[in-house]
Amino acid sequence: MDESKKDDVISKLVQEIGKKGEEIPQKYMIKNDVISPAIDASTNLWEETLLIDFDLISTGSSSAHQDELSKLHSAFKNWGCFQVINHGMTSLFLDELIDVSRQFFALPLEEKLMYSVMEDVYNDRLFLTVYPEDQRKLQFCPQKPQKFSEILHEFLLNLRMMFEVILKAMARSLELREDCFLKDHGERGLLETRFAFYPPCSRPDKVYGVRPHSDRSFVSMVLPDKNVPESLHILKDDKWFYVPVIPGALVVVLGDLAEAMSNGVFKSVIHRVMTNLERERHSVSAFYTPEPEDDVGPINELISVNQPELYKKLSMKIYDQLFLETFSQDIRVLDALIIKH
Ligand SMILES: O=C(O)CCC(=O)C(=O)O
Ligand SMILES: [Fe+2]
Repeated sequence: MDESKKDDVISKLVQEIGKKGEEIPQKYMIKNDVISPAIDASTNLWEETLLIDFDLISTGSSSAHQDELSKLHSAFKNWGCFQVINHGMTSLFLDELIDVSRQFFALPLEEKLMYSVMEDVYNDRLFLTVYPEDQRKLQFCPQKPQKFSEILHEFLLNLRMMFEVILKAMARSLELREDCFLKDHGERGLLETRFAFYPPCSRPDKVYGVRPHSDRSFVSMVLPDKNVPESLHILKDDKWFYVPVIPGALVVVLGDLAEAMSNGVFKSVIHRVMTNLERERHSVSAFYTPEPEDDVGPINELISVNQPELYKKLSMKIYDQLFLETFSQDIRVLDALIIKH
């Protein structure tokens, strides 16, 4: 990387702004607005309604299995999100994952510049496309810290299995063929992971870590940082709710594509990440999207006289273009897809 390009990249890293205690550039600040506070949901909401046992949705025909599928269905219908436990990755392993991310972002700038991606958001990111394997760019898997690739590999194997089980459970809970989101829609679906670093921020009242948005994906998973537990919020009925950090759990987020493909039965969730005055935050996210050649839109079986087609069908390529256009105008892509009857 030549020197002027390097300077340009460095100037865009928010970790540099955070470190130098510099005044935060206007582009990160929210305009003419205040960030509305979040509230705690009732204590048993997350424990009883929005906590899914992965073991129970994986297999079987027992009544406990059916109950868990109904729970998943109502969580995605009413909240667009739940937390999942018993997925086979231990709390210790998840801590290690956050830890390698922390170590990666603590490397000298020189060592990580080629991997990081910067956008006009108050976090620095490392993106890795991991499935299908022929799209994996191994040279982009950081060599440091040494444990990174080993931990990432184990994480990926678990993630792939988890997305498969969750997608099948979603289909079954909608009384569809269990591989309808998998086989017909993306045998070669894309699985991307993202390591994000949110440095401390001198103006948490004015700067979002990630502004309110719903995900472009079909389903996403987030491993939040337990050291900064009050950072991730979800919106429901015009109120912001904290997403509590539950030891060993991953947060499963329904994306816009799943809302469209379920013909509006499931709702994608608007969420945001706050910045923190003193503490840095790390998160690891994974995003599943159908393959680029695929068509997306409501599944035929979910269209009926009582439930007419809510969203347009289009190719993933057009969806992505539309997503970028609408995102830059702060419009939800789903609003651009609505069919007016
Ligand atoms: O970092 C997080 O906790 C979630 C980030 C997120 O929602 C996103 O980037 O889509
Ligand atoms: Fe998100």
